[in-house]
Amino acid sequence: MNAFVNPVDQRPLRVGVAGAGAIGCTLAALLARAGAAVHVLARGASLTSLRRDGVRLRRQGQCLQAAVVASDDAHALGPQDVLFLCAKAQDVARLLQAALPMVGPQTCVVPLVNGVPWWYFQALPGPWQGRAVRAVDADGALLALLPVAQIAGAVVFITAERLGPGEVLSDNPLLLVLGELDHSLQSDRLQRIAVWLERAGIEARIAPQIRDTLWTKVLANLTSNPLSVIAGATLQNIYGDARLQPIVRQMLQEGLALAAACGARIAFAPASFMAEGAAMGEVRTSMLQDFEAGRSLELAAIGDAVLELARLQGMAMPVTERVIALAHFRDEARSAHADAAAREPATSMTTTMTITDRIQEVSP
Ligand SMILES: NC(=O)C1=CN([C@@H]2O[C@H](COP(=O)(O)OP(=O)(O)OC[C@H]3O[C@@H](n4cnc5c(N)ncnc54)[C@H](OP(=O)(O)O)[C@@H]3O)[C@@H](O)[C@H]2O)C=CC1
Ligand SMILES: CC(C)(CO)C(=O)C(=O)O
Repeated sequence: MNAFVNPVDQRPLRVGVAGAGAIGCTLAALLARAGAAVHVLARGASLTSLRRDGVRLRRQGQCLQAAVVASDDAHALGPQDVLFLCAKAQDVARLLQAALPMVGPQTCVVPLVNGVPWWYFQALPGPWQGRAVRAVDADGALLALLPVAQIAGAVVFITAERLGPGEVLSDNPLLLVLGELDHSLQSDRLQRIAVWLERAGIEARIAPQIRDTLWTKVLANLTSNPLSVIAGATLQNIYGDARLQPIVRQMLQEGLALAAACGARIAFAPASFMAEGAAMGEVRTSMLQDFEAGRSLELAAIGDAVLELARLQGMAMPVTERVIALAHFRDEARSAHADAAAREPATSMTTTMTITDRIQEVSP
């Protein structure tokens, strides 16, 4: 978008970033360097590192460093103009709860989170208006935390990875698509945020129907992330390997039918989508990276929530359902294996001691 500058509000934007991971640090670094007043809610090693060295973004051969205000106490950071929630979907409820003191009556809260969001059924008329998406917000607790009017939708087209606490790498083009939940086009708050994102070097588009953009990203994540975990596959494998392609094609067909039933109008050509995906090469999805690092997976938001929407629509997604089930199976098997491995040293120690004791018993 062109650099539209709202004449009524030229103050530096107070930006809250909750979650100092790959996306949070990328945004914090770029916005702080553009002159925004950036306040990061962080914890543990990330907090120590941000306080000591600022946030560091490695980008296209440069190290971009910036000082930010960081705390693990949201009260100390105070209300912001915009609060970006930057965490895995399963951590968002706890993160938002912790970040609430950064939300004043005028704060716009923008979740930068993959998958079907908890706000999906809010602010638009429809048969399930007001309903929580149970896969990501089982008891509606997330919905209850904030007035819907304070939330804006967003879809993240950024790739970033953590190099260490407070330090991230992001080399590809940066794009955020923003949109009001009620699909209204006139939004001073989003325009102001978009101006600052553009100043920071992040392309910002305001979508007339944010749910349409959301579906394109959901379909990308749905077809690649769970399969990457099941098969240990890269994007090139998933979209290019003759043994995986038929599964992806079927999932795309099921997903596109569901998106259309949910009212999304998206221009989506499966063949070129798959060719572009394969051309991305040896990319390991974020879910595969989480799996390999022993972290929890975003299967609820990327998989279960889609199946929940399908059930509401009375639609079957047989292949998708099996793929998601397999990914859960691998996740649970990995966790069980990790638990057993954690117990093992104690067992061998006991065994060793028992044998040693016996040897001593029979020794003169
Ligand atoms: N990285 C990428 O390239 C892309 C990511 N996305 C999506 O963006 C979202 C964010 O991803 P990403 O930045 O990669 O995730 P990361 O795992 O890198 O970062 C999440 C951060 O949130 C912090 N956090 C979680 N819970 C809390 C809490 N209660 N209090 C304080 N901090 C907390 C974590 O802290 P700690 O380290 O202490 O656990 C971590 O620093 C996800 O939905 C992801 O799928 C979308 C497109 C691309
Ligand atoms: C690479 C991509 C686009 C795959 O869906 C992604 O978003 C992820 O890794 O989570």
